[in-house]
Amino acid sequence: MSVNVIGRIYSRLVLPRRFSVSGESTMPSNSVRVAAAQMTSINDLASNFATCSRLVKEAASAGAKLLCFPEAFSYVGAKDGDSVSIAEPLHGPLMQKYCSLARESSIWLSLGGFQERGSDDEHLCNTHVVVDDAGEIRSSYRKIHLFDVDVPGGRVYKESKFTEAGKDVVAVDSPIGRLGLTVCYDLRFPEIYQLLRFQHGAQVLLVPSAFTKVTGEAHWEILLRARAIENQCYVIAAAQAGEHNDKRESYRDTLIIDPWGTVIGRLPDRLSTGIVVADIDLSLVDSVREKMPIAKQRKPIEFWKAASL
Ligand SMILES: O=C(O)CNC(=O)[C@H](CS)NC(=O)CCC(=O)C(=O)O
Repeated sequence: MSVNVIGRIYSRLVLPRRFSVSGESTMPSNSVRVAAAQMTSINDLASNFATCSRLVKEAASAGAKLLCFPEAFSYVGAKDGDSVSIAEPLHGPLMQKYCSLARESSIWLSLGGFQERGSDDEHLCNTHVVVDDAGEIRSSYRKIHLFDVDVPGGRVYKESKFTEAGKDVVAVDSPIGRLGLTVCYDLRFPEIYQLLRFQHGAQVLLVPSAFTKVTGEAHWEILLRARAIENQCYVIAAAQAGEHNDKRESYRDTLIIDPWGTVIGRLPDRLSTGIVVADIDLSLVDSVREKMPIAKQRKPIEFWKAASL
């Protein structure tokens, strides 16, 4: 039996069920709809904005309260350093345009991996911005783990050459629950997710990404489902997809995963650009946590320090 099937059976047996009066399957009353976008951003701000604008309207018509975009939604440079030249302050005109999209469609946006101007002309911050449905910036998180990696069979990446690393772990309340903000390569560092869940009370972990094709094929879904399972959180992972230019290709597979680790939303394989929607039910978070109380059972860091003496 597949893990998915076991997950579904578990959900049926153990987790609260809701029925509509008519007996039809409708959205449970305390669920909130979310959407995650997939796209192939290029080195053209206006063209990426047009795509985002279309996807915001689609998500709003589908009844989503939050739409999550992938890392580098507004721009992917054709060569190293291009992104620095288009970087803007958080409250600059480009982010204001995205805030207007949120306001016009009355929808929250997770804008993962915005090129925020850094402390000098050679650097930017890779910033995940959350905007509310009135178009106000509610929160921002600067990517902590930078992608300095020699991808086996791929290129050498050195994100730190033009990016300043963030220092703060950030969570923010939203209509779909308390969001834990991360970006892409952070996914490989479970500590930040544990802090988000166990110290900052996150219920939904956001992982906007532009994974490489090689590493995505090997690790993407497994890492995302592990983060959902071990932290008993929903995970929303919006992905860049396909060829951005002749040197750069991203893995695809935008995913929404529930706190039991079941994939509840996935863009059809053939689509590069589009949205996937799913319904988030925070009572599922509560019930998974109640029945498997790892928050109480986990050992504090002092235990591990003593254990390794
Ligand atoms: O630079 C941009 O335009 C957007 N940013 C990215 O693409 C970033 C930094 S180069 N990519 C990753 O973090 C990939 C992680 C990854 O693929 C893995 O962990 O396997």
